[in-house]
Amino acid sequence: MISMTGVFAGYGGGDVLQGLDLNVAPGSVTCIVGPNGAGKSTVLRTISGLLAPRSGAIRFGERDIAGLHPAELIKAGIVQVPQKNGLFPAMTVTENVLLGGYLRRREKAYLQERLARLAERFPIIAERGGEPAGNLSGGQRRTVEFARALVLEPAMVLLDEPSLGLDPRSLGLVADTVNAMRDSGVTVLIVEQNVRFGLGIAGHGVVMESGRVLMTDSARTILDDPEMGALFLGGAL
Ligand SMILES: Nc1ncnc2c1ncn2[C@@H]1O[C@H](COP(=O)(O)OP(=O)(O)OP(=O)(O)O)[C@@H](O)[C@H]1O
Repeated sequence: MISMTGVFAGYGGGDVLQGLDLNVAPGSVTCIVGPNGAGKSTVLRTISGLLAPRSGAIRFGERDIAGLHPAELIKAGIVQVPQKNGLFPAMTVTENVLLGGYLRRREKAYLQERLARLAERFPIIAERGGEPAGNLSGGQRRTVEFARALVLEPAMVLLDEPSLGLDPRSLGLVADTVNAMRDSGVTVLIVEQNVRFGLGIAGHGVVMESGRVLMTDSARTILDDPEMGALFLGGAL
């Protein structure tokens, strides 16, 4: 689905990604873990076009997508859910969801159909659609962010720290939503500080350190590897 080869990227003060090689299989849920500053979020930003790579190749299926504008990547089927503050609190829940369809905003019938489908999967839209998004709990807001990402039926969703700031019950909602995405054929790439949670909902795991991929394996194998816990995950396991 996504294949990154020898990618260098950064923010001006030097490269954060140092020749990164990464493959994400179609239909998989893959979670990237690693110490603070390893470049995990930078990988997502490079795929979704928020950051252009300085060199290297990024392929999405057969297509070379390195350096494309985020809007072109959304059209190609890649959507990123940002780490936090993703909703406009004064706008209604429904308005926030529909922002995810901005690129097809003139296709009213299509968007209404998508909204109806998403309201079936995410009851919060049907129940609280007319309320300001600012009224929702953290877990409910995260659910609305996911619904918004799915409006244009993406092939791939990038989730940056979906567990951030959530209580245990909301974490369950996030896990259910990720499972539902996978079941509907969406490829999911997650970055998580909460290693246990992230690898727990993923099939595949990727360990990063200093802008490179150190290890890829099944999420279970990484979770069970005592060396990984001691060396890279700061005892977070
Ligand atoms: N917008 C930015 N401008 C300048 N430097 C940045 C920016 N975003 C991240 N960095 C730097 O890039 C490096 C990697 O950041 P990144 O967010 O990708 O790491 P991470 O592995 O996701 O870590 P964390 O879990 O702490 O977010 C860090 O040293 C960080 O300070």
